[in-house]
Amino acid sequence: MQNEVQTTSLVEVQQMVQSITKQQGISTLAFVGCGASMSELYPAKYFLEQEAHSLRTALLTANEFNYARPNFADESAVVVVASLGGTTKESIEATKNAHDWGCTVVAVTHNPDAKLTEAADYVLVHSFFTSYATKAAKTKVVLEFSAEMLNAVEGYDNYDAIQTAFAGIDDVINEGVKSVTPAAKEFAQEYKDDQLIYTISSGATFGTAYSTANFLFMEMQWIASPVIHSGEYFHGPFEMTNNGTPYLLFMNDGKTRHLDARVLEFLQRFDARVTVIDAKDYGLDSVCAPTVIDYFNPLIITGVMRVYAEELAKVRNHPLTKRQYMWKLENY
Ligand SMILES: N[C@@H]1[C@@H](O)[C@H](O)[C@@H](COP(=O)(O)O)O[C@@H]1O
Repeated sequence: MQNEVQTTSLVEVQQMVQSITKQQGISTLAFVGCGASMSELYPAKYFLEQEAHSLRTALLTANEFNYARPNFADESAVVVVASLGGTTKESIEATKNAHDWGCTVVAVTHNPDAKLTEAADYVLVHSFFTSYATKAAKTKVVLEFSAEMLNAVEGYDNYDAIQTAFAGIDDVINEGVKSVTPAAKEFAQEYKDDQLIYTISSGATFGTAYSTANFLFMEMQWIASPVIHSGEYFHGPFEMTNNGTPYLLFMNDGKTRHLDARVLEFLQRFDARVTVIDAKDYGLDSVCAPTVIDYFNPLIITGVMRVYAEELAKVRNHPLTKRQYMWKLENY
């Protein structure tokens, strides 16, 4: 196990937000990153889209931010740039651009000494290696930061409920994953020879579907995986559903559950092969009130999906660290 870092505490997040919001006129809280780090910011963007009345939000892959400067990127914006290792060049560039354009820059990383932090005004440090809950630690600390920002800038009615959820979610994840291995092994056996798996979800968990498809399946297992929004499935992609077509469906416990359940019903009706990871199976509602539960689905599903990916990697004899290009080619 790798050494873990001293992570930023909630009190430190609160102090940071107090300091940032001394400045009047903050109108945007934007999120930038690459790959898994970008998709792990999706729940914070979703949270703000749902809850904010006036605070604007955006989520961009770093080079789009770098090459197509959005008009919001000025003194009125707080730009959060995340990179697990803190060495991804497009993300480092984004911190520099954001700084040069006058934004307040918050770097989010596992490595506080990394280059990513050089142009940052503030740094949020998160763990990653010590438990399944830490696989969602980046998402959690950025959500904490976003809830504090929203509360400070325009007020947030469900602030107390979200604090209760933050306090309990890590235990829910670490407890939840204890019972997952048999189902994960079954999934691994069932899908080990598939060259394509459709990955579907909705709400805040759409970002987890995106990261599962792009990074766990395509990058780390070399299995093609189109990612589909549960609401969009019925507007095109369902034409690909046939007897035996392989799907992975993340079901939310929250407002968009209906969208996911409708997909499941259709998949079963046409005898597709579907594995469901359902947030309701892990007692999310024991710590999350209905007003905030939507934002915590991605955290539990990220922890559980990691076990599924590890089992798949074992059965396929294809380690999650195996690459053909990444870390092998210098120029691209
Ligand atoms: N292949 C990796 C991805 O798996 C990773 O998500 C991304 C961002 O890495 P980091 O979070 O360290 O910036 O970099 C590479 O593209």
